[in-house]
Amino acid sequence: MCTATNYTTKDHYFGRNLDLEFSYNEAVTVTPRSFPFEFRKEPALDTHHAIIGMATVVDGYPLYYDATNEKGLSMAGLNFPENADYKPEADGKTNITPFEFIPWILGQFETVAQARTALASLNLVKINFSDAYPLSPLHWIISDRNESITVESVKEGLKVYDNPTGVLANNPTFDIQSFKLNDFMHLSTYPPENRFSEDLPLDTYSRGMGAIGLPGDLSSSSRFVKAVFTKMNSVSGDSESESISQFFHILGSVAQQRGCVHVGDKFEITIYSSCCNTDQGVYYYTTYENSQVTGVDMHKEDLDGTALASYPLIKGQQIHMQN
Ligand SMILES: C[C@H](CCC(=O)NCCS(=O)(=O)O)[C@H]1CC[C@H]2[C@@H]3[C@H](O)C[C@@H]4C[C@H](O)CC[C@]4(C)[C@H]3C[C@H](O)[C@]12C
Repeated sequence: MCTATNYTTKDHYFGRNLDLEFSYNEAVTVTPRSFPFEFRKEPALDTHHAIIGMATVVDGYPLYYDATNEKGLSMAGLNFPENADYKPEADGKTNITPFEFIPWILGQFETVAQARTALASLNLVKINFSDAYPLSPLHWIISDRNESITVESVKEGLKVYDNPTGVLANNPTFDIQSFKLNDFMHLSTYPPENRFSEDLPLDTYSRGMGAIGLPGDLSSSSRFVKAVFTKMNSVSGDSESESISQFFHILGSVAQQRGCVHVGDKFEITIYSSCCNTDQGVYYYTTYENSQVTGVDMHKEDLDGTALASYPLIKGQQIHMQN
């Protein structure tokens, strides 16, 4: 399971939890402007916007999970099993494979509005990266500081939804996830009032009772509701420290602790949580065992070059002893 969100204070932030039972050796990866992006069915982008994000680099190609470009446009792919349906190549369409989708969008566009226009002719074509890296069933969130959309390639075709929550989890389809929020409109961050019965002396005996009923389990639809509630009600100061702290707390509200979700004989855990300051191009992350925030600044790399820069994750706990 995974959850992605955005959040705005003075700057705009975008990130995700990557929840899985194993890792693909992902690394924070910066793609500079002149790295040649080849596409299987479309012309290469020889120059493009620079990109920073989490990727597995295979045969010199950055397979991005989530990323932000130098203009602040951001995108993440999340698991969408049983629903994702990729298509054969189609004449008259722009045929992009799912593993090329993030580079293709972030390489060219600055805003969600521009991306949305390009999506009108997009066909997510069913071509594996390789036998060792077949396609994953994914759906995507694309965000800038003003709006977010969700993109789903399903049996009926490519669907693009406005996403006013700025949050995405996994199954079911986004229209169903969004509709379910109606069931929770009574939740509140304020103490509840007794509307149950005037004849009963009901007591607000604890703080937080206004949100009793907020899902706390780790299923995808529950994480969606919990993350939307937490993000939409989040309050933070404007500084970088306060903003990223708040962001990691939002993601923490839907993080997976080892032992709580069985996947065969393993457990799903939050392998990493990311938070990119999309205005500054700084990608912060924590890992399951490293709660210290680590950052990579794309502007410290040679963005006019051709070579990828990859930073393997610092995974061990960093303990700061005080005495
Ligand atoms: C499994 C990951 C998503 C995590 C997630 O959503 N889990 C939820 C599980 S569930 O629904 O609730 O069951 C996805 C996100 C990005 C994916 C990776 C990226 O798409 C990049 C490449 C793409 C290649 O085609 C396959 C390997 C891969 C390296 C992908 C492996 C895997 O599918 C990743 C890592």
